[in-house]
Amino acid sequence: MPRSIRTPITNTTGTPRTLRHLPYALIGLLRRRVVIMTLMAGVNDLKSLRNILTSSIDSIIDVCEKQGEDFPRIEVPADPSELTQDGIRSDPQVRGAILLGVSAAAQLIATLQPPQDYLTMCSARYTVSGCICAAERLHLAETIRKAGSQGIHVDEIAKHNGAHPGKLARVLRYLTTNYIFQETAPNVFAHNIVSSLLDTGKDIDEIKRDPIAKFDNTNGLAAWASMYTDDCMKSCSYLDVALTDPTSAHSEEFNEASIQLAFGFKEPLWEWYERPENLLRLRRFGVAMHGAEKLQPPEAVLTTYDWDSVPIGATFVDVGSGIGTVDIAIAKMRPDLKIVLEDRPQVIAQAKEHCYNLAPELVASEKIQFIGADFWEPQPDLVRGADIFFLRHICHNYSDKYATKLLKHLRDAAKPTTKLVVMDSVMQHACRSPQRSSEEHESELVGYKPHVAPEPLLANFGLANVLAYDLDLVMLNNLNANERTIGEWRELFAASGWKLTAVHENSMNRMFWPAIIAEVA
Ligand SMILES: C[S@@+](CC[C@H](N)C(=O)[O-])C[C@H]1O[C@@H](n2cnc3c(N)ncnc32)[C@H](O)[C@@H]1O
Repeated sequence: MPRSIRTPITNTTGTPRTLRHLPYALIGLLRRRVVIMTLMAGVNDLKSLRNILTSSIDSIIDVCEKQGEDFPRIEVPADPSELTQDGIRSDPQVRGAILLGVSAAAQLIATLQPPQDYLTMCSARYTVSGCICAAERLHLAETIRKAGSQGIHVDEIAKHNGAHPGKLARVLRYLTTNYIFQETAPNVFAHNIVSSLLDTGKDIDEIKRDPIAKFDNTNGLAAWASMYTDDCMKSCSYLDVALTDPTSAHSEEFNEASIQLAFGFKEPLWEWYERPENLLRLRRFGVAMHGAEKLQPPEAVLTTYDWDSVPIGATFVDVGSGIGTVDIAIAKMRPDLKIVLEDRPQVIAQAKEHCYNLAPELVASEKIQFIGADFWEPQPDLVRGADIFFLRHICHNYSDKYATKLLKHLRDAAKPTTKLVVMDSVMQHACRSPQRSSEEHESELVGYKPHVAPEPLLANFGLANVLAYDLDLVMLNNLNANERTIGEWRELFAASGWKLTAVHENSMNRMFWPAIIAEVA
């Protein structure tokens, strides 16, 4: 018989023993409960992750049903709307749900898997990069596209590239196992939504005729994947050497990084790209920068900064403009602005051509002007006293030593009201400790609120935000440079005569490529 329903034993005072001992019993019960609750913390985490996952998916389904739009299936090649703001993933409710859902799903995998399996799996991730690199080199995406949804047998694929069919099958099955391509029948492969983005859209014979031009005039995503899995993966394989080598371990020099050790060259990366044998790498890099555009909403540059606050007729200088990827859109939105593209003379020659092709009237009317300059030197007279110095994806290419030098030159050329608008990531710590909030809680900083994920997710949303951390490692490996936290941005600006005043978030991903605003200190 259970103890609780036994007849109470009465003592000499006449008080039932169970009642006399009630306070102790209660304390014991509570203690047990606390112990059980503590012991069940793992189960509670699983429940929380499940709930986040369920509510995120419900939220996405809700939008799809209200809009009468299906969610893209993984088996189907990507629709062009994936890369524009028309796609369902651009809907603000869906974006938020994706961030939480992916974060919960990734954490669930790390939680559920035996840790020895998870560690081994992570240790072998280079295999995904290696297989993507091989798939690109063998033009598998272009070959498989021609077969359509029923797919193509590896024996047929091998006829196009001379590879061993059995080895090809294993590479493709490995990628398929990682949700890139699909196996529609044994050894028969077709595209899925992810693999279709590796396709340049070109004919295989055209690529073979001029392999150097493979990525020219494409959307840049295949170029981006190729660059990541070639130069970037290979340089990362020397990270351990770079972190322990006496020359590179504490170096801030951009020619003393992992990539120099991996490929055995001494010059900066940009100069290495310009060697004749690296022509493909050079051309691929330019196109890959366009690919990077697809990682943020297309409207991001136009919506992330408050362009209405820019005075009529203001001078806007795009420092390190590249070919002017964003400047035409800005010029069309604000035709009153005087827009100056500033880059190395070789790049400015390309920029003139690019802008003239897209908007001849803006170039002819000198609404857009061009200046070949070296930003390690004092700024040219034409841009002194500019209203805005705009630097997109520039500061993250340099360690503090060099970023400070560059920003000091801009400070010297500024007038008291000049604004510095920087577009690079604002990195977050992975923890939710008090130190973190003291660094990042900046009430006077307009628009900036650290975006902290709900428990039990990693505070920085973990893998759901990993693109920014990937890029940070690329900067470390290739340039001895880094992405920066809000505290690091503040220190960088302070060291170069500027004051951090605001952050305008990118609506797609609150950490990735916001506008970071500074004023003259
Ligand atoms: C990563 S790209 C960014 C291009 C552009 N801001 C964008 O967002 O597409 C870096 C740019 O900095 C330019 N750059 C590198 N060193 C430079 C220098 N010393 N002076 C001027 N521009 C330079 C490069 O030519 C390149 O166009």
